[in-house]
Amino acid sequence: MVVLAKGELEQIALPAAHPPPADVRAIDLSATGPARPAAARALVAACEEQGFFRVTGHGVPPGLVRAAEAAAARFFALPQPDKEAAAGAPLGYASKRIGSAGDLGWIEYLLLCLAPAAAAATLPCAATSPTPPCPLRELLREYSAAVRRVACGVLELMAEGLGVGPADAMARLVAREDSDSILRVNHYPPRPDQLGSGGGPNLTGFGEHTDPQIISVLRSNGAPGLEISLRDGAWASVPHDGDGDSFFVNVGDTLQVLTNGRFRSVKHRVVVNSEKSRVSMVFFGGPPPGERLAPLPALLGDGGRSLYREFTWKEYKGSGCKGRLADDRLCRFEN
Ligand SMILES: O=C(O)CCC(=O)C(=O)O
Ligand SMILES: [Fe+2]
Repeated sequence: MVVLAKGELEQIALPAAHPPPADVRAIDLSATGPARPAAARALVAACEEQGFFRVTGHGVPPGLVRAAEAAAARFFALPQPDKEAAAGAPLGYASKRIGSAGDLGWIEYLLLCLAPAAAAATLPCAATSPTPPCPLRELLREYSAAVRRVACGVLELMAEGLGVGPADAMARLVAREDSDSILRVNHYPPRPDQLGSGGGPNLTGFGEHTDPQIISVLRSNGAPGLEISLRDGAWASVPHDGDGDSFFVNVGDTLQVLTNGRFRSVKHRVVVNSEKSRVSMVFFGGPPPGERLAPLPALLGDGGRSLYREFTWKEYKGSGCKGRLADDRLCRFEN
């Protein structure tokens, strides 16, 4: 359980606002025939308007999602010392602190690097079974593999909608074995008793930020809390009911660069004001560390002017991990 020391609660308290629901577009990834170009156009429009949408027709078995979510919930229900045994900054288990610059939140999480050569965090097998092999790790890997395919499907449909070739111009960056993709499993415990029931301040679960990778594919257990910033700067809450088995997708900073600013990475945050625990599982599709990133030539427009200088993903990650969550990291790479 996340426990806040004296003074920390004040740092993460937010005014008790309830933003209106966002109008989130649904994109059917299974569209074929004449419906396919229409889906590709709708996807591009969603990226231009909000940098955020949800996908249906993705083919991830609901049973796998439920099993991974249940195993994650069992992990977070373990005694604190068992969870701490899986700590291994920056990977593995952590609570309250996000990044190294002091951002606090009402959150605990597991961060798993999906590259084959990555060091494996030690996950307590007690989360699901007393005997190895650890089902939690296996389930999360299986889940990540399925969601990586969704990310690639989204990027292929996007390439079609943008009219850029080849079809895997963007998807290949996430599909490659050495892509720097990460799975993050977040748990936001219910509002602490100290705040009283109903009314009172909200708490920052995950402070405002953009995701640095290409795209993020997110699922939650249906508890509320995720908010996105609209183009006019107003916050809107992401409806949590009725999304059935769909996944939410965020445009990340790297996709902003690849599209030369045509898509903008969406600012988002998680606000805790519920008596229900929120568990979210986020797959971050990132490029391989040495990949040189620059706008796709087809998207440079008539003047051919690139808004960003070329850089590697390793360079971008290195520059971003020292800052605060809400910092604008891309401005250092603008031309
Ligand atoms: O928990 C959520 O819904 C969002 C989490 C998030 O933005 C992140 O892990 O980057
Ligand atoms: Fe995020």
